[in-house]
Amino acid sequence: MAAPMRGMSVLRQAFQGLVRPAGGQVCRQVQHRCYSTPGHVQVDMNSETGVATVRLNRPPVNSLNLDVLTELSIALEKLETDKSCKAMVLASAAPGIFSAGLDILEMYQSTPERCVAFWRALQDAWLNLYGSRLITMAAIEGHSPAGGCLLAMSCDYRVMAEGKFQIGLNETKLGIVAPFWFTDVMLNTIGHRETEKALQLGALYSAQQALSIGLVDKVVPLAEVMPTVEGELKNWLQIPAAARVITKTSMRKAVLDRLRSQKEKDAQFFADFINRDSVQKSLGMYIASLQKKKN
Ligand SMILES: CCCCCCCCC/C=C/C(=O)SCCNC(=O)CCNC(=O)[C@H](O)C(C)(C)COP(=O)(O)OP(=O)(O)OC[C@H]1O[C@@H](n2cnc3c(N)ncnc32)[C@H](O)[C@@H]1OP(=O)(O)O
Repeated sequence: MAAPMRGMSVLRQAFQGLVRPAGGQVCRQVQHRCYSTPGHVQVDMNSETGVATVRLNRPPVNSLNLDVLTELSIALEKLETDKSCKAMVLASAAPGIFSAGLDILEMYQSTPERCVAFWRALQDAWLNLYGSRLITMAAIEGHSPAGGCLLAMSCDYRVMAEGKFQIGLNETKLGIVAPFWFTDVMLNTIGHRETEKALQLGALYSAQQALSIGLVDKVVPLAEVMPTVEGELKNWLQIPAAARVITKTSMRKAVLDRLRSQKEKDAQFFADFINRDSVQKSLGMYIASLQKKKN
């Protein structure tokens, strides 16, 4: 695995405009600031509109490992404190995929220390996203299982491409359990009855099914996803920001506080749970099934 701290500090400095990262570029044009780094999260800030596009960029499937989650957290923190930034579109640079969710290899045959670090990075990324003052929209241009679905649900609005792509919290199919805060976000999105069914079954929905239960807000052809997000953003940007932010904060506070108050306990619980023999066995079988699919 790559050394996350080294990559992180280069990224942080790049965001602060201190260095030009090796192999990457920091371009400052009149209307766009692109923070392009050798890392896995691309940020393109349009200074004219105040809209940042954040693209996950870890091909082939944007699985979320420690590095990606750390970079995502830093990117979100940076945008949060950028006064010119009003909105953020979360998208993917990898065709056909939004995100395959957590990197299963971070959970399989890992050390307890690495598990805790990985989980803290996920917690922080999620707290930054779900608790953001920005208008946040997910442009779901591909598959979005598990952690991918969590990221999408944590935005204010979701537009998904029609077709073969699937979205949902499928954890039970891997023999693992969606943590309470994944559940809370889904409850806030689609309600109790649908969440109960979705989580027990580990259901993955087509875009149309997701639309019918309110898991996404709009379904359009792939090429229309970004234009649709941009069109919807125009409506949201017209609302007085302070009133919108207070409303969002008050509606999300209880769920955010629930995790904030027990972050360490939650991380330790994850590390203990994931290292159980039965869970490791299930994950091993799931990884084998993904590989077999190819042969
Ligand atoms: C009580 C509470 C306590 C806490 C309990 C614990 C809670 C944990 C919560 C967990 C949350 C999660 O997100 S768990 C992650 C769940 N994610 C998934 O189930 C998605 C699995 N992936 C897929 O279904 C597919 O890959 C899909 C995304 C549709 C894309 O299909 P494609 O045909 O395009 O691509 P594939 O050929 O399958 O994949 C390309 C390569 O990427 C790999 N790959 C795919 N998904 C991957 C992933 N998530 N992590 C790592 N690697 C992955 C494949 O093995 C391939 O590797 P090579 O063969 O080497 O090329």
